[in-house]
Amino acid sequence: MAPSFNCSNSLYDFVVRDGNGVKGLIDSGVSEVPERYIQPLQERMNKKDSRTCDAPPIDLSKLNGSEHEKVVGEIVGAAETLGFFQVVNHGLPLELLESLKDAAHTFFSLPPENKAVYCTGVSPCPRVKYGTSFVPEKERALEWKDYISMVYSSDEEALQYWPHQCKEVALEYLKLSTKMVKDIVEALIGKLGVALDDSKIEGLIGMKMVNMNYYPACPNPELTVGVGRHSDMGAITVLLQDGIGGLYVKEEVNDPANVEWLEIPPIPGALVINIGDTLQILSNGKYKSAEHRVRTTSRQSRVSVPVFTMPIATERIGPFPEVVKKDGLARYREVVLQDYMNNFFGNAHAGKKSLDFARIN
Ligand SMILES: O=C(O)CCC(=O)C(=O)O
Ligand SMILES: [Fe+2]
Repeated sequence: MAPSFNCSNSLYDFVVRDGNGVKGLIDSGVSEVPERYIQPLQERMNKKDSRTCDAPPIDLSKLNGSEHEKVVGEIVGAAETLGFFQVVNHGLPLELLESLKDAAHTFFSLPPENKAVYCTGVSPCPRVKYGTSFVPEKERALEWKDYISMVYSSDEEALQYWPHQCKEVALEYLKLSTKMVKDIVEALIGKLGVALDDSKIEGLIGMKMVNMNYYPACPNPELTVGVGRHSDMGAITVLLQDGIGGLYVKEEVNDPANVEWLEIPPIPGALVINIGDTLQILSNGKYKSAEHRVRTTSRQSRVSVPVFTMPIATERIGPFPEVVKKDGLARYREVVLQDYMNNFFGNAHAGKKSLDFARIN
């Protein structure tokens, strides 16, 4: 018998405060999405309003060979336009990618009480957090997603405090992704005409976080979203998605009446890369932090595993002086990353509004 959530507060307490998540809600037997999950009309997603992104994946192994310049051109081209691209031959073993998806399913299949030990306030480590939606206390409609988030501090800490169902694979994934991200950032910064030594490049991705997202099958996918419209706040995000699909990117066009959403199709063995706000700011707007969102489906649960990379919290970020000089003006002010982050994680998803925090009008 499904519990009756006779007021919005009892639903909120069950899903958010008690740590049952959307998975717990579905397991309790609900057959329709509760009101609290129903998105306003303009945020609902219709598969028919979009097309599939047909850009071929970029072969990263060629970054070290005679086709280096060509591959750099492909990366830069994608960063200047859609802000999203897929990569293959990225150096991450395919078995690792499979193990990550399995580990995500294993973790989210645990009884709620085993996941709730990682809720904010009780988690044994402040850098490990299990939760649901994005900022539930600020959202009019909740997102149909549970997650576990693990900020990297040291191997010792990861092996001690990250959930044992996923710690080894998540750590390996984070390390190998970071290596790839460094190569991509190096290519992007190089093309801006900015000379940064190795330690400065490392500094741009000094903070790393791996998340596991779980989107349970949803009885009313037409009314909900898995993740609402947003851009990522960091420099570069690496994303492993499974075969279900549902990730959409907004194509930036001059005419707002002609906005198109492109689905990033699952490609076996590929990883999705996207540019975040930090790189848009550093490049003075040349590289596009991509607005994206995730659809829910009624058929199967979906998992995705992003690695977010960004400068450390105390770092100041602003457009590179070389780029400002070339452009003749700065489009963003200098901000301390911690302040940017507080604003980002203090508000519900709202497209690319997060960038307004640093924008100069
Ligand atoms: O699940 C996905 O495909 C994307 C998730 C996402 O955008 C995020 O976690 O920031
Ligand atoms: Fe995202």
